[in-house]
Amino acid sequence: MSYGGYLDLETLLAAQRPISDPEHHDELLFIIQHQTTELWLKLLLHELRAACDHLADDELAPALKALARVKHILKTLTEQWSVLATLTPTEYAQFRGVLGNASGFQSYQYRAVEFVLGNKNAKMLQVFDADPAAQAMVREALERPSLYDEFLRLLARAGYPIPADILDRDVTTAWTFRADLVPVFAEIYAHTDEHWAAYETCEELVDLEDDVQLWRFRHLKTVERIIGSKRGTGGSSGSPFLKRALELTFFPELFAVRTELPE
Ligand code: HEM
Ligand SMILES: N[C@@H](CC(=O)c1ccccc1NC=O)C(=O)O
Repeated sequence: MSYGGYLDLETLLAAQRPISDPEHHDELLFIIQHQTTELWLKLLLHELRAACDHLADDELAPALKALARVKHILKTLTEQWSVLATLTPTEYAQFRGVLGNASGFQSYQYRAVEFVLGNKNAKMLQVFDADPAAQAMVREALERPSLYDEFLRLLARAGYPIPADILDRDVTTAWTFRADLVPVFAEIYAHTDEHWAAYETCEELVDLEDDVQLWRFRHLKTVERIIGSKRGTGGSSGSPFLKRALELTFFPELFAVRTELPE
């Protein structure tokens, strides 16, 4: 066994193929920024799925360990935007044209992460009509209970009064705010000593949402400095679209409970 053989570097390092002609110096940065993101997304998904499986098996400690790794991956991905931010609008404009209609909308791993975190939207499957393997992967993420679904099921098994219709909801649909969950969390946050495991997991989920939001925010800010408010290659309005994504929340009741806590 050798270093390059074990890591299959031949395959990995043959996969950066700029298409601008003549080749633009900065296209390599653009490709590597995306490829490294996709590699980390692969691990992030692997760990998120493990966290879901552990929760389903009432194994809270290993689930929390997997989530700790997920959070560090997200922090690395957020930091990584600073490398791409060295790409100036002038430089990007010189090869943006070769990207055609390609865009981050088509990242099937990103879509799967959003789905596992609970931001489900079956309509997004059609983006992958031309790629059955990618579509099957995203469909699996759509159809499996989200991380939040698994956590609420675990809480119910542990005796917390989670409303029954939440436990057998259609997990392929987006989560919508449930006011009747807030008192369940309010009890956990009011008596943390008696509910430590649940309390700790709630706070891990809040951290996780924070880290995803920071990634989205840095994407938006990088996009603003590179293309201003031009439309996206994927057909969206561009920065206004990305700004709206910042209003999404995976675990709305975990934020609502904060308002309810007594002073
Ligand atoms: C010059 C750099 C970049 C620009 C100007 C840019 C711009 C955009 C725009 C405008 C959108 C909205 C879709 C569209 O209409 O195209 C988008 C979506 C997206 N981009 Fe980027 N992006 C850049 C870099 C990246 C990188 C490095 C990644 C990492 C993989 C990435 C991942 C995504 C993802 C996952 C979406 C879909 C977001 C969603 O559906 O909420 N982008 N990007
Ligand atoms: N949406 C970007 C293009 C872009 O960033 C992109 C193009 C091809 C493959 C991945 C991309 N990344 C994220 O959107 C733009 O509008 O310039």
